[in-house]
Amino acid sequence: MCEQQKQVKCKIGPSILNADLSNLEGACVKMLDCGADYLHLDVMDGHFVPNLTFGHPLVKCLRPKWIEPMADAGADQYTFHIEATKDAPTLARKIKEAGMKVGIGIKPGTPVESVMPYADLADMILVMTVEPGFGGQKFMADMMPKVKYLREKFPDMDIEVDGGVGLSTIDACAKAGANMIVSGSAVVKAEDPQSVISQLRESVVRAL
Ligand SMILES: O=C(CO)[C@H](O)[C@H](O)COP(=O)(O)O
Ligand SMILES: [Fe+2]
Repeated sequence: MCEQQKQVKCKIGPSILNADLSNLEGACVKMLDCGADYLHLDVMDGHFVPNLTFGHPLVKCLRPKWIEPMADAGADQYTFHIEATKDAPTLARKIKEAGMKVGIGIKPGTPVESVMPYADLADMILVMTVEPGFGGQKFMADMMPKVKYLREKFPDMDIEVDGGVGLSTIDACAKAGANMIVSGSAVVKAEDPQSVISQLRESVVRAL
């Protein structure tokens, strides 16, 4: 398990975007067996991003398959992009009323300051480290100042990175202050996902 400093814990959440989509249940259970703390499901609508993935019915079907192993993980989290809504406070309230934690994500082109007015509505802030839409893209190291800025402002907040995060890029994320790590291809395509998850965790725990 991750060590804890203040209230911030290291959590590793594999993205199943690049997993074998013909066997999603198998992919999800495998990731949890390999030590994942949570699963990251990218709901894409073909409008906000140029890709279509899956919607709420699929999430609903998959959920019973991991509820047992994730019993300790706490409430589910629903992350929305700040750029995709004109009314973040109402959206955040509805997510909370539905019993979930609120995550607010920003795309690479969105200044970190734009999330600040809504930060106290959020349990987590997600800094995208690729242009959202596809797995397997190159990590954008120039997003790290956003993570650093957020960590300095919010020592106890969950700060997540997503996109191109793997063994060669985790140290930059960890040093900048990210504690929730989404990793897709680097984990699901690895020969030994358990080892990759544990190395990602070690990097974050070291930095915490
Ligand atoms: O949100 C995403 C893409 O929009 C994915 O979660 C992300 O890209 C994960 O995949 P990888 O680690 O392969 O980049
Ligand atoms: Fe994602």
